[in-house]
Amino acid sequence: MFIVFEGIDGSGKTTQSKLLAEKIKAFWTYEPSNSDVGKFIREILSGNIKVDDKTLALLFAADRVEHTKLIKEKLKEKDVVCDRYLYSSIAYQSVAGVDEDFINSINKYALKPDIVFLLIVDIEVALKRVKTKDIFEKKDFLMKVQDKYLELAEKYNFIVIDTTNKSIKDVHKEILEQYNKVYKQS
Ligand SMILES: Nc1ncnc2c1ncn2[C@@H]1O[C@H](COP(=O)(O)OP(=O)(O)OP(=O)(O)O)[C@@H](O)[C@H]1O
Ligand SMILES: Cc1cn([C@H]2C[C@H](O)[C@@H](COP(=O)(O)O)O2)c(=O)[nH]c1=O
Repeated sequence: MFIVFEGIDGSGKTTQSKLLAEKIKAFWTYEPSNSDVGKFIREILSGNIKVDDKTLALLFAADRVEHTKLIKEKLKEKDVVCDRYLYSSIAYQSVAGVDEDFINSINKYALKPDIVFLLIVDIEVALKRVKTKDIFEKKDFLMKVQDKYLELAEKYNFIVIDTTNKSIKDVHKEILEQYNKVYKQS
């Protein structure tokens, strides 16, 4: 199974995706990936390099082409759990003003996940959790991104989990229950 975790910064994706991957003995991966393109993207995200938002969308799509080859290879032998994938591009880049049809067209090689866990969180709680990332100036932007994620959740049937007032352990338990439910039906 190909399982994706989505959500805004501070929603708990990395924590929960790692816990699930460990529990079900899956290969854990993330985007932007650790490919050369992914590393270049992180240089841009750090503010050291400035690019147009459409260029950034193209770079995330390029990273995803490389990353999807790796995911397909790993899926031959085990489940894959991925911390961010296609829907991060649709949510973040469309809120940044990039045309959604354009984003979908440049990501036509992306895999369709078997499960997408969308972790949602109260924005103030998210800001406190990731204070080191000084994302305060992105507060309004992240609220719009979370709204876009919820729109996508309706459209693509994501499993939505609110992590705001739940411990890491309780969120993991809820995710595991949802995973087992889907696994039994597969
Ligand atoms: N349910 C929770 N309750 C309290 N703290 C949490 C919870 N989930 C995660 N955290 C803490 O919040 C911080 C961010 O968690 P994590 O890195 O998993 O979020 P993220 O969604 O991957 O963020 P980013 O996209 O910025 O990487 C970490 O310090 C983590 O320990
Ligand atoms: C895959 C992907 C990511 N982003 C953004 C979302 C986050 O702000 C950063 C990644 O940070 P993280 O702490 O490693 O999660 O990149 C994006 O805008 N579009 C994408 O496709």
